[in-house]
Amino acid sequence: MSHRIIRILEKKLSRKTWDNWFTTLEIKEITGDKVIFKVGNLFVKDWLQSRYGKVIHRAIQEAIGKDLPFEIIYESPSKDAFEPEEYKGPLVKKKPLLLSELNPEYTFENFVVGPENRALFEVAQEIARSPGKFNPFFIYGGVGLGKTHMLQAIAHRIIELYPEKRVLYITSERFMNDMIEAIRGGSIRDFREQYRKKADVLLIDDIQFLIGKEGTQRELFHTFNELHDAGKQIIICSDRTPDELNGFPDRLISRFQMGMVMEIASPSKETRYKIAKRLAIRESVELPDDVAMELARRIDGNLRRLRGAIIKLIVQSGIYKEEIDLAFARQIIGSFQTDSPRVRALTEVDHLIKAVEKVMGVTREEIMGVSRTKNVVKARQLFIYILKQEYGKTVQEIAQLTGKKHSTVIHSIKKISNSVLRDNKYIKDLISEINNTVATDFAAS
Ligand SMILES: Nc1ncnc2c1ncn2[C@@H]1O[C@H](COP(=O)(O)OP(=O)(O)OP(=O)(O)O)[C@@H](O)[C@H]1O
Repeated sequence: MSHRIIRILEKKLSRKTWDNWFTTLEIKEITGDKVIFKVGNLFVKDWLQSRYGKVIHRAIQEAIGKDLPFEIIYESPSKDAFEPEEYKGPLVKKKPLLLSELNPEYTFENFVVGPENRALFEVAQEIARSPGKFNPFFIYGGVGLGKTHMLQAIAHRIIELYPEKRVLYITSERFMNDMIEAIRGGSIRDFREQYRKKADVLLIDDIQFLIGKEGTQRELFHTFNELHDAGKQIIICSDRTPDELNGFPDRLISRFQMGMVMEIASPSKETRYKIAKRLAIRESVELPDDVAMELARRIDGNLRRLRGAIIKLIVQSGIYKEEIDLAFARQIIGSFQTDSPRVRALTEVDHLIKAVEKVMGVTREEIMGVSRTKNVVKARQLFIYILKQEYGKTVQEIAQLTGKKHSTVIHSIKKISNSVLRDNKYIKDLISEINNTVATDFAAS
């Protein structure tokens, strides 16, 4: 029988909150001056402390009539607690159903966790232990930060724990191609059967690829609903948040938002150092500490670039029979070193800035500056709108690139979008003229 505090808590909370967060909470000890709870998950511990402190306090007061402080401690669960449920179906083991092979290296064991992504890592593991619990699970973040790795790590773990579950990992591009092929070949029923009926867990990589692909979005919406209604776990990753998935129907976006949405953050220098070491070990090489530190210091965010540098280092050292030391590493790193993200991003959109300057008769400094002159403000708003619409930049990226606040970026996008929606010919002509100028300049360069 659970303790009275726990029973009172259960009454005070909604079913969903209880099921999501409180089912593993137990009383460890009640001393004269403190109540000590324990949970088996670090993330849940932090979450309960930060979000539910007040209600836990009230439950303690009601249960024992005293206003005692409490503490939640993390206690690693015994292995048995997470043993997968015994499979009650036919004894023939179904082979995990995979449309694309998983990369055997993309496991939780190979994922280096820094403080930036600890919460994400905990939740991802929890999802693999209890598929269907946080549904859907939506991971978003910048290029090369480990989204695919994380997605596949969850898939690997689910297959390990629940070999009977049919796990489908696909890129959204693959989903679309399969759908088109099925329509052409008259086998759309089979396609739907495959995705909607056979999958127990569906993992979709790079969902942003479906921006502008309305037919596929519609199909995905039905697939999503059917799986979700049946309690099947859906895990999605994207380079932007659900509400930045421009052109996705609102109903699909709100479905994505109803589960757990988490960001995969750019690793700090310390974490990059550990990742560098781990990436080298994946190639059976031990990197000297100073080399790993140099890599971490000079190659920022995108971990694919970091991996590229390490592979090059290993290959070149083999070819030239050089030892991997700091001097040798410095030569190689040069070609992978990056400018600051802002400088890089600005270079990438240089053609656009020039086109806005030309069409609107303003200068780059004015676009990036704070002038409130009507024409400059319009030019700035158009620049921001096109970055979003044509270059697929997220609000966050635009804010970083222009040095403007998020709210300013959002306001600019809304302002121009509304004009476009109201069929404002003046604005629409300006947008086409800017886009045409970019295309012409680009072709000429
Ligand atoms: N935390 C980490 N620990 C160890 N390796 C990592 C980590 N994060 C990423 N990597 C490695 O970095 C490389 C790039 O990661 P991945 O392809 O998963 O990024 P991504 O976010 O999916 O990229 P994209 O935005 O292009 O889809 C992979 O080799 C991956 O194993």
